[in-house]
Amino acid sequence: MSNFCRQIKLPSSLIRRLKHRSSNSMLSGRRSFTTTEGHRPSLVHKRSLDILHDPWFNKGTAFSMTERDRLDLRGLLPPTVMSPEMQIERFMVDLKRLEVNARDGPSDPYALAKWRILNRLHDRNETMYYKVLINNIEEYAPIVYTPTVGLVCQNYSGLFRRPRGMYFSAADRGEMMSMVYNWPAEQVDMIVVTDGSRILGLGDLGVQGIGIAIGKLDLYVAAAGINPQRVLPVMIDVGTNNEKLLKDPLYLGLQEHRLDGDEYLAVIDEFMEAVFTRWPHVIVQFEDFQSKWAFKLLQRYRSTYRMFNDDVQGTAGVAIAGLLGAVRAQGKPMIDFPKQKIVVAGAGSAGIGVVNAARKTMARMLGNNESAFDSAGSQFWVVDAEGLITEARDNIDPDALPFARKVKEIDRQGLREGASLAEVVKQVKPDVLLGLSAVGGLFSKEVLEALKDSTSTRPAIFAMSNPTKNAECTPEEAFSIVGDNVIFASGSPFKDVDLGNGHIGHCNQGNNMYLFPGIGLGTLLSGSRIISDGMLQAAAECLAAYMTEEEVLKGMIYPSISSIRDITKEVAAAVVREAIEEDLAEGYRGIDARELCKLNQEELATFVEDNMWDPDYPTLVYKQD
Ligand SMILES: NC(=O)C1=CN([C@@H]2O[C@H](COP(=O)(O)OP(=O)(O)OC[C@H]3O[C@@H](n4cnc5c(N)ncnc54)[C@H](O)[C@@H]3O)[C@@H](O)[C@H]2O)C=CC1
Ligand SMILES: CC(=O)C(=O)O
Ligand SMILES: [Mg+2]
Repeated sequence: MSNFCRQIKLPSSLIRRLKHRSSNSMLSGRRSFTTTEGHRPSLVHKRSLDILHDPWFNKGTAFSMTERDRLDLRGLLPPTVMSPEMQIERFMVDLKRLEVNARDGPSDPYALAKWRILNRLHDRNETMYYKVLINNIEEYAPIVYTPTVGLVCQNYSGLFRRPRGMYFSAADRGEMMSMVYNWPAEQVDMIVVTDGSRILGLGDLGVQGIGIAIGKLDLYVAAAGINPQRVLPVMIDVGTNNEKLLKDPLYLGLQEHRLDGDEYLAVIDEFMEAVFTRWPHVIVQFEDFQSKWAFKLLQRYRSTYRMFNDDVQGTAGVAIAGLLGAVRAQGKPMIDFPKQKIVVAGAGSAGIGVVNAARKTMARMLGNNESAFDSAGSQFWVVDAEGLITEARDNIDPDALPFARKVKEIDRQGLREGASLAEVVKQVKPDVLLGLSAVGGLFSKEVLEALKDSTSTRPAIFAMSNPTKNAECTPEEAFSIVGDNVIFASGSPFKDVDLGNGHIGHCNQGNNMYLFPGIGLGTLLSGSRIISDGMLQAAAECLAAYMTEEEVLKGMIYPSISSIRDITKEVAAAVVREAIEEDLAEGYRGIDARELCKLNQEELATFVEDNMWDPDYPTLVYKQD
C-alpha cells in the first residue's frame, strides 16, 4: 500500500455505513469494521431437539428461559440455567480429573483420552468447544494439533464417531460438482484438504489423514477467528499405499493402491473445480501431500485459485522468521543472514520449501540480482536419506537440483556425494542445523558433538519434524551436548530445559501454525484472488519482527502459543497490506478495494480484529424456512 493510501482518512460515507452496521462498538467509542459477526440475534430455522443436536446452535444448559420458551426447548433441558462460564467450569473439572489420575504425566492413552473428551464437546457444542480451546490454547493445542493429532490419525478407525468434513474418493469421479452441494453451509471461507499421503512424519495414513485437516481448521477458528460454520475439512481418498491399512478389515477408506499420474490429477482437478464453483471465494489449504505431488499441485493451481501449500509455503515462512531470529540472537543484524551456513536434513516438500525461500530472502538482502541468487545458493548443504546431495547424484529430484553442491567445491571441503550428516556438520561447521527429515533422533550424539565446532557464537538447532517422536533431537540433548548457549526450536512442543545453573534453555515451537491462520485470514479479508509470494513474505517478516530484541537475546525466537491469536491478527493485517500494495485486493463483503486501501495501519488492525469470530453465544430467534 502506498504511504499516500495509508494516510488517507476514511470517507464520511464509509464511516456512516460502518456506524450503521455496528452500533454496539460505536457506543463504546471504538470504530468497528465488523461485517457479519456482532451481537445481533442469529436466525435459526429449527426448533426443539433439532437445535440441541446441532452443534452450531446448541448452548446446552446455557439456553435462557426466554429462549427455551421461544424455541420449544422447555422441558428438554435440566431446569438450571448455567452461565457460559459455569458450563466451562463444569467441563474443565471433568477434563482435569484425568490429570489427577495420570501418575506419570502425559502418555499416549492419556492424551487420547483428553482428545476424546474435547471431541465429544466439539460434536455437541461448537461455541463452548472453541471457548475452551481459545482460553487454554497452550494446554490443548498439543491435543487437537501436533503431537496428539498424529496419534488420532493413526487410530482413526477406532476413534471415528460422528463424521466431520467431506470425503471425496476416487470412486466419486464425475460426481463431485453435485456432491459439494451436500455440505449444509451456504458459505465456506476455508478448506483444508489432504490426500493423507504424508501425515506429519507418520507416512501414508490414507483416509485417516482427515484428522490433520480437522486439527488445522481448529487452529483457524481458535487463532484466526474464522467462523466455525464456514470451515470445511476435506479428505480426498485416492487409495493408500500403506500395506497395513490395505489389509486392515476395520480401515474406513478405499482399499486399493493410490491413483497416480493423470488419473490422480483428474481427481484433484475435479475437486478444485467443484469447490470453487460452489464457493468462488473459498481459500484452499493443501496439507500433508507427499512431496511428489505437493510442488506439482502448487504450481498447477496457484495462479488460478486462492490456494497455498502449508507444508511448502507456511513452513518456509516460519523457518525464515526463526532463522532471522537466530541471527539476531547472535547479536547480529538481520542483514547478516546471507552469511549464515545452513545444513538442512530433509529434501522433501518442507525442506525444499524452506531452502528455496531462505535462498530468495538472502538474495534480496544481497541486491536481488542473479549473482546475489547464485551466491546465496552456496550457503546451503542439503542432506537427504542418501546423504549430501551433489550434482553427482543419479536421478536427482528436480526440486532438489538447484541445491545440489558442485562436486569440485565439496571436494575442497573434504566432502563427497552421499556424505553422512555427521561428516557434513564436521566439515561445514554450520551456524544452523535444520531438520525436516521425519527421522526421530537423526541429530545423534555424533552430529551434535560435531556442531560444537560451529563457527557461530550461538549455533541454532531446528528439530522441526513432527510429531514429538520424529523430532531430530530433544532440547535436553541439544543443550547438554552442544551447550547452554544454543538456540533451539522443535516442530512439536517440548518443555523448556532447566540448565541447572539458574538459567533456562528456551524451547521454541517452530511450527507453521504461527503463519497459516494469518495467511488464510489475511487472504480472506483482502479478497485477493491468489496468494502471492509477496503476501507470504509479508507474513514471514511480520512473524520475524514480532519478537523483541530482549526476547531473541534470551533465545526466544518464536512467540508463545498463548499469543497465537494476537500474532495471527498481525500476520493477517500484514497479508492484507501486501495484497493492497500489489493491487491484488478486491475487498471483503461490504468493504471494497478502494475503501480497504484507505484504511490506515490502526484501522486495518481494527478491521481484521472486528472480522474475527469470538466464541460467544448469540441470542437465537426462530424463523421459518
Ligand atoms: N514444523 C513444521 O511446521 C513442519 C514440520 N514438517 C515435518 O517435516 C517432516 C518432513 O516433511 P516432508 O518434507 O513433507 O516429508 P517428505 O517425506 O517429503 O521428506 C522427507 C525428507 O527427509 C529425507 N530423509 C529421510 N531419512 C533421512 C535421513 N536419515 N537423513 C537425512 N534426510 C532424510 C528424505 O529423503 C526426504 O527428502 C515431517 O516430519 C513433517 O511433520 C513439515 C511441515 C511443517
Ligand atoms: C506442521 C505440519 O504441517 C506438518 O508437520 O506437516
Ligand atoms: Mg503439514
